[in-house]
Amino acid sequence: MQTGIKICGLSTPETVDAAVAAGATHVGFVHFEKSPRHVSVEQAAALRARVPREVKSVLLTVNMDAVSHIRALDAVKPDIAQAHGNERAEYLGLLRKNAPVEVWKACGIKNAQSLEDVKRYHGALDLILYDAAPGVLPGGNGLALDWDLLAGYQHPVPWGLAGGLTPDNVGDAIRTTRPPLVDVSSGVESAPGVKDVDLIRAFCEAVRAA
Ligand SMILES: O=C(O)c1ccccc1N[C@@H]1O[C@H](COP(=O)(O)O)[C@@H](O)[C@H]1O
Repeated sequence: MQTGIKICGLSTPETVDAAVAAGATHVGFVHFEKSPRHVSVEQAAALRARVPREVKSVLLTVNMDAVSHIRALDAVKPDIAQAHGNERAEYLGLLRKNAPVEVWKACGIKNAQSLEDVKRYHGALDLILYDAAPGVLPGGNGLALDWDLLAGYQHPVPWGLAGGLTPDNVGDAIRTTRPPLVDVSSGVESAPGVKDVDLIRAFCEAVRAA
């Protein structure tokens, strides 16, 4: 099956359109003020409105209070809420109950124990996104996890691979881990927060070629 492609941290109409044209299956907007990719709820709603129905949109947040989060989801109307902080399973359950979205949880993977630790989220989410352990930011640091940890792993829930992916390494990542979905942000940028349409295209081509 073709690997899904999520291009995250988009903040301009041009790069949203470029990601869609390049064949992304998902596009993501980061609503987290400390990020160089931060967009306001209003900006995210305007960008989301450009996304055709066949492409899924994702609103990424970090440790937001539940009431503000549900309000933001109501305003932006993404298909998916991606929680990328230390949110607990109960929080994810609350989102699922109160917003008509899929709920994804990003988890930093340091070692085999990390894969055991994320089992606490099973039953509370629709997809788990494996990322590198947090760096300066909780994600979007361009850091890769050890893909060998995922090689041959029997995943109990739907999952995706994030962290440090680029047009140059995504083929190796796919061959090693066989992910249903890959997620990239800083690997398709010319500077932090500045998406590069040529890199977006190259990334999508590399995924399809893998
Ligand atoms: O992109 C950000 O600034 C960000 C901030 C806070 C949490 C997550 C963030 N990004 C997400 O992290 C993964 C991996 O990103 P990268 O490809 O290593 O740069 C991805 O889901 C980003 O959207």
